[in-house]
Amino acid sequence: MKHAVTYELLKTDQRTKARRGRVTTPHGTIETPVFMPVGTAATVKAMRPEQVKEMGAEIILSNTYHLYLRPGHDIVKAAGGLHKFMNWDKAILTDSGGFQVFSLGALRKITEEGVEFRSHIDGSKHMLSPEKSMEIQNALGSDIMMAFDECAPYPADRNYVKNSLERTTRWLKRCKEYHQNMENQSLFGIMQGGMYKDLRYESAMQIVDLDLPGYAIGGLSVGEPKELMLDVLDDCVDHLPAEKARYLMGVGSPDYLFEGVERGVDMFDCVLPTRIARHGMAMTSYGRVNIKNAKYERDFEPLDPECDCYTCKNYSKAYLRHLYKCDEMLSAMLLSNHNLHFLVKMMGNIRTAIEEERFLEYKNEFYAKYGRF
Ligand SMILES: Nc1nc2c(CCNCC3CCCC3)c3[nH]c(NCCc4ccccc4)nc3cc2c(=O)[nH]1
Repeated sequence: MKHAVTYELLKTDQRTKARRGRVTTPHGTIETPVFMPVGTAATVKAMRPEQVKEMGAEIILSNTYHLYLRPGHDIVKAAGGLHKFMNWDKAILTDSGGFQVFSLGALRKITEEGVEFRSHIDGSKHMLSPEKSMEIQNALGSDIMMAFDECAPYPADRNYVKNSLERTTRWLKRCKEYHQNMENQSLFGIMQGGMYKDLRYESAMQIVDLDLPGYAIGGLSVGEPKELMLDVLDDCVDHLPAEKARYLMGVGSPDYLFEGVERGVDMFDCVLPTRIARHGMAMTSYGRVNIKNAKYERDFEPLDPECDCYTCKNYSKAYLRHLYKCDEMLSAMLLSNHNLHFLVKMMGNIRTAIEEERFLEYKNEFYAKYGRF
C-alpha cells in the first residue's frame, strides 16, 4: 500500500551522520532535522495555534493516553478529528500511550494482550492494547501514528529487556495488522532494547522487516547518563534504513538536539521548552536564564539579544521576572513562546548549516556561546 507519509533524504553531511531531509504528510511537508512541539491535551500549552505556526513549526505532537482519558477519542472524532478540534491544519504525530501509562498512569499489569492501568485523573480502570491504541489514533486522525510499545525502564536487566522488546515487536505487528485500512495515516515503528547494543540490533532487524515509512528510537532519555545514551544512540541509527525517517523520542534540550542530529536523527520531540517556561526558565543563545533570579530585577534588556521572537522584541527580563513573581498567566505564555521559537529557529539554522557543509562549525559556535549545558 502507498504510504501516506514518506521521507526523502536530501543531503548527508560529509564529516558526520547529520542529514537534511523532508517528510511529506497529508497535512503538508516537514523539513528535517525538526524539533516537534508537544501538545499533550490537544494544545501546545499556553500557545495559540497561530503562534506555533508563525514561528515555523510544521508538525506538533499529541497523545493517545491523555485524549482517550479526557475528553475521549469519540468526542474528538465527532468534532471532525484532532486537526479540526484544536484548529491546527498542519501535521500531527500522536504517541501511542504506552510510555504515558508507565510514566503517568497507576500501572496495574502488562500482559501479552496489553496494559491494564488506572487513570491518573480519576483512578478508573482501563486497558490499552495495540488495537485500542490504533483505534484511538485513527479516531484522532493524526498523520503519523506511533506503534504501541513498552519503553523498558532504566536500569533493567537484560532478560527483561529482551522479553519486552520481543513483545513490543509482536505488538507492532498487531498495530500494522489493524492499520491496514487507514490510507491517510502512517504508522511508525519504535525500536527498543534498553542500553544493550545487541538487543537494539535485534529490535531493529525485527521492525525494519515491516517496511514502515519511519522508525523511532524509543527507550532512551529515561534517566541514563548522557554518554551512555549517546553511545547507544550512535549504534541504533546504524541499524535503521537510510531512506526512512528516524525519530528520537523525548529529546529536546539544545545539546541533545545537536548530538542527535550529528548521529543521523531527523525528528525530535520534548515537553522541555514549554515545561521549563512554566517554571520561569528560558533557553537563550548564552545559556539558560532563570528569570526569577534577583539579578534581573532592573535588567531592562530582552531575554536574548539575538532572538527575533515576539517576547524578545517587546519585553524585558525585568518585566518577565515581575510576571513570574506575580504568577501571572502571561509569564508562561511569553516564556513558552520564546523557548519554542528558540528551538524551532535553532533547528532551522542546523538545516541550513548541513546544506552549507558547516554543521560542525555551527555546533561549535553554538556551544561556545551557550556555555556549560
Ligand atoms: N511511545 C514511546 N514514547 C516515548 C517517549 C514519549 C515521547 N513524547 C511523547 C509526547 C506526546 C505527548 C506527551 C509527550 C519518551 N520520552 C522520553 N523521555 C522524555 C524525558 C523528559 C521528560 C520530561 C521533560 C524532559 C525530558 N523517552 C521516551 C521514550 C518513549 C518510548 O520508548 N516509546
